[in-house]
Amino acid sequence: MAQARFVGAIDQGTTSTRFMVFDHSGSEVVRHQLEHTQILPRAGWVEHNPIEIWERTSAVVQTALAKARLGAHDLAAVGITNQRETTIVWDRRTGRPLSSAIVWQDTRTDAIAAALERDGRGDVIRHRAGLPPATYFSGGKLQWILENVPGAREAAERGDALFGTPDTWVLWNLTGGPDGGVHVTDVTNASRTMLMDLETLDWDDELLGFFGVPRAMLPQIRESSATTPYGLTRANGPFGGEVPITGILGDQQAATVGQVCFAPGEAKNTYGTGNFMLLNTGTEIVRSTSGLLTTPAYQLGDQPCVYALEGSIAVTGSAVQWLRDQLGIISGAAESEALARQVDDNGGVYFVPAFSGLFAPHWRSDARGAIVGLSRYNTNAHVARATLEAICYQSRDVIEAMAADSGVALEVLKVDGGVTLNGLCMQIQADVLGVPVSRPVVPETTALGAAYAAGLSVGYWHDTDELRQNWREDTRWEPQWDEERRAAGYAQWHKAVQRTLGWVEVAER
Ligand SMILES: Nc1ncnc2c1ncn2[C@@H]1O[C@H](COP(=O)(O)OP(=O)(O)O)[C@@H](O)[C@H]1O
Ligand SMILES: O=P(O)(O)OC[C@H](O)CO
Repeated sequence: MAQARFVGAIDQGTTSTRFMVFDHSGSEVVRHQLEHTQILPRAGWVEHNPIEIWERTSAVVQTALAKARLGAHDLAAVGITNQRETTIVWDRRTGRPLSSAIVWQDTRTDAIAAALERDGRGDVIRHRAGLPPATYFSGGKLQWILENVPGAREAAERGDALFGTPDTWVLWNLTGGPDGGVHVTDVTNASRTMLMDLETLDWDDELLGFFGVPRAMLPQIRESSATTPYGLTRANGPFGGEVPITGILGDQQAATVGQVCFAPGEAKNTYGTGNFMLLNTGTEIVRSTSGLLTTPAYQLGDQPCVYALEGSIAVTGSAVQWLRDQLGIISGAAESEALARQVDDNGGVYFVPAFSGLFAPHWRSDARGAIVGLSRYNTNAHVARATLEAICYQSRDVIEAMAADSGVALEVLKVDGGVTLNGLCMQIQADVLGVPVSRPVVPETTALGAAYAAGLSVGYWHDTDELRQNWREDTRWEPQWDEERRAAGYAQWHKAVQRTLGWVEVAER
């Protein structure tokens, strides 16, 4: 049989789902993308409808394949990448979700997270799972469903309820759903639950006990680039034939692979709804003392797991959406650049978009957003500029923490994601950091990384050296500010962050 010409990747993200097809050079052949509903039932709650997510996944696959006149036989393999931590529980007999998906941004579990700090459980989680107890991760969300959705705990204990992050949900449905669906996740996704031991790469009974989670509802944890396929797409599903599914990676880890950060010391920063910076630390587990996460970066086939330090920032591109949707001062995200360019500096205004508290390196769920330093002189343009600066200052906070933990000083920052279309923002990033910022030709590094993981598994690509050949720089921004301006701006940013801390009380449990 002739070798299939392409590799596909499903990217199930926070705001949309896309399916992309890549050729051997890593170039895009076709894509289709659909948004899904953001359900915001009350302050701090963010939900998705898992059925809508599955329907949109099916639709983007079918439409993209039809656009390029491709069929299942054209694809050597398919990879899945996904928004991480978002928690779905469903009935294995019917495929019906027991509740809405609780999204990573949702803060309803703040009391659960705060309670974990008591009795030393927080330190156990920090050491074993590499994560600070926070609303962000799946364990507390799963506990909340088991405690609050009628019948959920009984179904879980009977073995009828299954848990998964979106990778697992999509894989289960692609491989047959109630009719033999495969219940699997990979190390990168499993590591975001607070339930997995970073060293054994398996679920940990003591951690399961902290959250009251029955093991029977958890997926099998596999490598990110499969030694043998996780499963085959069903012929009666969106691919219309059987394609091996051989790559699974959380979206930020996938972007790390897509940016070919395969050597210790290599890092990437993805600018989407939030920002996520990952620094490859090799096969060594580096435990952060500066507010970063320790997380698997990828596990390729039967090779040892490669780890990363991660700085997760909850609100970056979504602050630009907030200017558009809530303040109405721009009509589209791209307009933030033109508006901010009307002024030469921030006019003293600093915006700390702590809408979901502050993630790395602060981990303060009691923080809330603030715009400070306003005087009558300020305009919408200063607020737009402060929004772009906030994206860059938050990234600097994370990069400083990485330097403290790893001793690695960045020489260049590799970037990707929607916000990197904003040239002013990327210039400010170089200015704020004092290091160049570099964006690759293929900006869709997340889908590309999942395709790479899938393609490596089936021999479509031979090794990571071959993938490195595909990476090319598109644009580079050099720092322009002098050291004095850089230091003064950063000092003011820190003052602004201090103003947001302790703003709300976290309920006792
Ligand atoms: N030109 C732009 N300037 C600033 N922000 C932008 C621009 N274009 C897109 N964005 C922001 O990028 C985000 C979308 O990027 P994307 O990588 O698709 O994110 P995600 O994968 O998180 O959905 C949105 O939050 C949007 O506000
Ligand atoms: O879907 P994105 O790109 O917003 O990424 C979300 C992250 O995976 C959350 O941890």
